Amino acid sequence: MGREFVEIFDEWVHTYDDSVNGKDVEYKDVFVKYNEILQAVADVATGPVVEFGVGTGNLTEKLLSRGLKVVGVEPNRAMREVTAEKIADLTLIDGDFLEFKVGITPQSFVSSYAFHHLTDVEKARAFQIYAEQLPTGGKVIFADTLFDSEMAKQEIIAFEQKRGHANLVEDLNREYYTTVPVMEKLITDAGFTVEFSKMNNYVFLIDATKK
Ligand SMILES: C[S@@+](CC[C@H](N)C(=O)[O-])C[C@H]1O[C@@H](n2cnc3c(N)ncnc32)[C@H](O)[C@@H]1O
Repeated sequence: MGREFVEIFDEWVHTYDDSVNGKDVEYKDVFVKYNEILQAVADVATGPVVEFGVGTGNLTEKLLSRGLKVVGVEPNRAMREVTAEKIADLTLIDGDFLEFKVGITPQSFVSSYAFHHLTDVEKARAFQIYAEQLPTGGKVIFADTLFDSEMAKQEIIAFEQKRGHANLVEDLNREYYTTVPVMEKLITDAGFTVEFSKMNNYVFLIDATKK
């Protein structure tokens, strides 16, 4: 579910690590402090941990460095192949934010740069699923692009349009980037407390704890 953008990564897989390292001018601001952002997610996670939208495994490596048991969930086959090559003994399954059979009882769910692939209705459903599976005190730690308000989103899109970042503008209009208030409501409605920290001009750290 929420898999309508998966094929985009058949192409992007080849240059994705260049993008996160700032070599793609249009996405440079999105990936400012990329490694710090991933580290911030990894630092709060407790194991066993389920990671969604693993991509090329950059967050996975940080989770494993902390000695956490990780099950990766990634719907794109090319991404799974790249990550399996990088991290030989990782348990990595085909699945998505809403449908995943991980065979463990997770203490936390984590993700970076991926939750915007779900509509807001799907995001709410996802948090309800995580609430059912986590113990009290269990965590959902997601880093993703969010906007303070719909007006702030439109201002950034206009700014990127003006400086000629057509691919980024298309992405921001195509996918389901939401706002902090919308995200806060759907997370608290599912039975979590939540804190948001702004990490760069696009990305927030979402730190949710099951009540
Ligand atoms: C922008 S990449 C992020 C990769 C990595 N987490 C990172 O921080 O660099 C988004 C990833 O989410 C995956 N994805 C797309 N739709 C998804 C869904 N519905 N559920 C889980 N992952 C999804 C894509 O295949 C891709 O690997």
